[in-house]
Amino acid sequence: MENKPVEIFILSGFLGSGKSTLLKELIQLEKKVGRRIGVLMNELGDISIDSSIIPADIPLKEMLNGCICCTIQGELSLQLNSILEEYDLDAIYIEATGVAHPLEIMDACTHPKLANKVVMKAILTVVNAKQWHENRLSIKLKKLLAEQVKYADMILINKIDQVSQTELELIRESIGQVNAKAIISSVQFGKIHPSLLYGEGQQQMETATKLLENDHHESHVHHHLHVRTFSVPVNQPIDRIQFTHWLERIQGQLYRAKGFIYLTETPGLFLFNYAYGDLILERYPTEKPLQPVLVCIGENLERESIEQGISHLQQSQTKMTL
Ligand SMILES: Nc1nc2c(ncn2[C@@H]2O[C@H](COP(=O)(O)OP(=O)(O)OP(=O)(O)O)[C@@H](O)[C@H]2O)c(=O)[nH]1
Repeated sequence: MENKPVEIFILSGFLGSGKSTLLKELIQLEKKVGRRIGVLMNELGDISIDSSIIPADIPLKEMLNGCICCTIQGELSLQLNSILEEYDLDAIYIEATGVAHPLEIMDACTHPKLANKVVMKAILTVVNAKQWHENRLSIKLKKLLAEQVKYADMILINKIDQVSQTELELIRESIGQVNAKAIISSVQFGKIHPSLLYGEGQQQMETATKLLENDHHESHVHHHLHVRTFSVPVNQPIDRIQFTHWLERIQGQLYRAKGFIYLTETPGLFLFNYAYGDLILERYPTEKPLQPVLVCIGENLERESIEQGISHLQQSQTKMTL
């Protein structure tokens, strides 16, 4: 008997929009219905922060230090092939970096070698409601956001707790103008309704992906975004409020920061996530030792000045405790 092809879902959406949060929800939903899921994760930096939220029993492959859509496109098909060979799966979720173009990810998944093994199921794009509404990004990035929406089968307007009902209606309307075919749903912390995955939503998604495949060659574009990423160790505890103020004042455009830190006020390691002016800290109990680190993603960022800033934040704490 021939093996059923493994379903591929691509999670797209700008930096910090909530892709990993959605992925966590999707994994739970899929586990409940007994499906075997694998995850491929691509992060821009050399340290993976997002993968820490993936449960240990989920097969995971990481692609670090480059974006699927440019430098590591070949690696995606290699990793896809190896996860398919190592595990018996029903579906694979690919979380792309926030600056990836969905068509280029799809391109990488449709390598001829994989043709009989996988079936492209859907592109799910997560939109940060406030960011879409305020529309403040550079022209290049606005275009990228619009393309992530345009080629989606399902669009999840996330972080709706940060906009009003009237704003949400305007967001839905403008997203509908960019993509009239996709299913559009508003969510908070990626909590999607299971019927979207397993009910009527699924048939609609399949139709949209077919349309997308036909459209594929004409609209293939390569984006040369000058987004840089680097990581800086944060060995000493720092003050939460000083850290927040410092993040807000970093020179250049800091689109995203994440990492692990120790705080002066509370013991224990914290996972932090900074996106679009919003800093979230979560206690991070861990058995294996983790290097406290700050990962920055943005444009025109000066590494040296960020290193100095971090060193200053650490020193000011050391001074205070002396
Ligand atoms: N207020 C609010 N915060 C949210 C919501 N969804 C996610 N977040 C938070 O936003 C931050 C970024 O979420 P992630 O899921 O890591 O975003 P991402 O798109 O995977 O980020 P990258 O992989 O860096 O592009 C985390 O701290 C989340 O807890 C939401 O609905 N409301």
